[in-house]
Amino acid sequence: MTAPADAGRGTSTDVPPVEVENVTVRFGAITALSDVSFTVAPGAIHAVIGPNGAGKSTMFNVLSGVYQADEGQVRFGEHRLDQMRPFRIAGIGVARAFQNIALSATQSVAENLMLGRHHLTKAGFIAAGLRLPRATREGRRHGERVAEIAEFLELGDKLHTPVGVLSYGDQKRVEVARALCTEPRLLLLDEPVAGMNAEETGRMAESIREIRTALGISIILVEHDMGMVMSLADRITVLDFGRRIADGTPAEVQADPEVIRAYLGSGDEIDPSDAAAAHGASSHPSDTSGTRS
Ligand SMILES: Nc1ncnc2c1ncn2[C@@H]1O[C@H](COP(=O)(O)OP(=O)(O)OP(=O)(O)O)[C@@H](O)[C@H]1O
Repeated sequence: MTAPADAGRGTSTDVPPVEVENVTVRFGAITALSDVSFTVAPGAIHAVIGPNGAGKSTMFNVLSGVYQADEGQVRFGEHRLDQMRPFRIAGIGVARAFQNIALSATQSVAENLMLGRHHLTKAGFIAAGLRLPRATREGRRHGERVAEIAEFLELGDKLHTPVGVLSYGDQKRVEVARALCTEPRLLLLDEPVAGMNAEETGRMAESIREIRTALGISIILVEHDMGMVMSLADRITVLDFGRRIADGTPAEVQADPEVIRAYLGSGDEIDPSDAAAAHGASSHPSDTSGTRS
């Protein structure tokens, strides 16, 4: 796979850190997130993991502007993500790919990806409708970029295929490709391998790694699959019952007794397959489902 020729905003030098500071979110009597802090270094792959109900989805929704924090703040450079609406967040170079596929099934891969470039389109609908030269040129440029990004995610031969007939794994790849089409500096992935088989999981992990290498952007992934993040993340924040219980490298997190307790509920060692995964392999989500005591 090759990097797109025009690699978006390129290197990590113009990607600021993400600073999550003392974030608390309550739903009535339930505290979904309690005083959670972590920092995502520029250009890092940072995973947020935890067993069922740990607060991962709530954190994803705070990062992407869907939920407002009751306390604390989330900064992305000079911007306060926790104070911005989702559509404004897209405008500062933050893209999201959802756990539940949110694509138009009847439209082709290319058409779905083109929707991701909508906010980058300058010519406007009337000029495009009248096929004015500037709009035609711009449309061609966007089409080329869409084709590059599709190629990057191994979807190049499926550009004109309706999304609805693609395999589940390919649909998830289209979801990620569409997020990349917005030329983000920060990519938020909500359980990118949920429901995937081992082969699809391995391909997705490889793609995420290549995206970071080629584009130099930061990637935050919220994930249930412990084995998958061990193989991929530079740093991992572990949540349990809304609290941060660990934050460190995969090796540090994996050896942390509180993490082991939270995942296995018994104080036993984490599945050795996770250790293998930390050195390059991947495992199926079901290998590491969040069990509790
Ligand atoms: N909209 C909501 N209203 C009320 N309670 C909520 C809401 N969203 C989440 N919660 C509660 O907040 C806590 C954290 O939930 P969250 O979905 O963030 O966890 P999670 O780690 O994503 O779990 P899972 O892995 O099962 O998806 C849970 O107790 C959940 O029931």
